[in-house]
Amino acid sequence: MDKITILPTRLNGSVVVPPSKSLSHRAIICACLADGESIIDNLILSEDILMTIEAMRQLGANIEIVENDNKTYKVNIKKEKNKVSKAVIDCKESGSTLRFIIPIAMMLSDESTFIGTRRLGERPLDVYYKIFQEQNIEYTTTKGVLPLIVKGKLKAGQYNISGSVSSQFVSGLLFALSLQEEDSIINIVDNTESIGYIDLTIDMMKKYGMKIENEGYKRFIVKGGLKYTPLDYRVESDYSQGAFFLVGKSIGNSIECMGLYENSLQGDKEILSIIERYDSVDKKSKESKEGSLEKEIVIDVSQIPDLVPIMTVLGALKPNVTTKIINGQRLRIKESDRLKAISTEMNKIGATVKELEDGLVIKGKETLKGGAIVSSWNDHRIAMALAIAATKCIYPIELEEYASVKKSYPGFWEDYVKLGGKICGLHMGE
Ligand SMILES: O=C(O)C1=C[C@@H](OP(=O)(O)O)[C@@H](O)[C@H](O)C1
Ligand SMILES: C=C(OP(=O)(O)O)C(=O)O
Repeated sequence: MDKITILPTRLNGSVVVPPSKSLSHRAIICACLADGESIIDNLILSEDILMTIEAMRQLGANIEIVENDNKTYKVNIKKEKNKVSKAVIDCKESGSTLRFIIPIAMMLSDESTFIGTRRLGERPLDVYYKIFQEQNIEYTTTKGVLPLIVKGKLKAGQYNISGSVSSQFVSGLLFALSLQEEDSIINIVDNTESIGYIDLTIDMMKKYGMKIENEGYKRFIVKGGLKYTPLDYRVESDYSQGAFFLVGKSIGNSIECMGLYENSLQGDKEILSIIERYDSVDKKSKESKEGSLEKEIVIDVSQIPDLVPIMTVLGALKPNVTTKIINGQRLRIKESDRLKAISTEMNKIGATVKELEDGLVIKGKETLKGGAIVSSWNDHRIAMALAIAATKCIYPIELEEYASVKKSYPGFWEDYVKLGGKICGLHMGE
């Protein structure tokens, strides 16, 4: 098993935050659905993005990858076929690729087989299975295991779906139903969670010429009969990744993050306000006579699930503050059970994190002890969160499955070392 030792070191310097994974998936998909040529620039070839590129190739797109000077890539995209008879789509561990491409593939291929690795097969697809059953669409799968084979096309019309499992189903249906001649309607029958990601889908589709009416995130009217139009697009930096360094700074490292757009639509931009909440608690506590009186911060994570691992590190290193993370049940169906993974590993290095059914309670401290073997649970966000926690440990930590960062941020360890981080045993090419 891959393992590194991270020595406690204060990080110092500037980092160019990598391009947004969510925007990259969406831009590639929209460009591949357009008739004509588009260039998507400023991509990194993380495993998830490579899987979306490969999936769209399987569905008839010609995608040429060109390396830029600064270790980013641009892709030249041109649709070559409007339809294929069979596609085999490997999503590896990318939930976005799987859930975005299933309905798209149904519009572009007579038969599609979806495969994946590690935890992907266990992540829910029931929202789609219910639709397949309602529309008599033929599909084969074993619960909790890929492959999934699906034959048949989605019909235009009314869809009543849950919005509380994953917004990725809404995004997938928006992309695909817009390829129909007639309008469709998606009604959300319960709560809509991760709405920031639905905004990203609607906005990207609009850029590529499509039209969605959003009625309060409860009803989406998908205009049919339109055509995706080609567009050159440059991907902005990723707030979900920037969050690791922004939190790193807030807990005492000296890091400058470059490339993040102030006016970004990304929901995880919320990390800026979360950090400000701690700053203002800290300021008030210094001003008040009670000084170090215990304070509480409650954070609802139903719309910002990807921030939870690094928010746990933030809370764990804010002395005299108790952080309550609420409405995070869905964290259990990500690349790992993130509530269990982050609480288990942070407690091993001396944090005080209590796992609840749908959240966490974190008691903040000045430093962590470290001196333990921790695991990323093969989850990129747990690995990166633990690396930031290591900067405030007294003793080194050993991290297992550190290579999991390749899912979204293959250059993470390189950037960490450039900031002065000290790591023994790093072999990213393995
Ligand atoms: O649409 C997207 O790009 C994403 C949506 C979110 O998933 P959920 O909608 O399942 O929360 C998020 O966790 C994931 O990393 C990316
Ligand atoms: C959950 C994530 O991604 P996905 O759902 O695309 O696997 C993530 O990047 O944290």
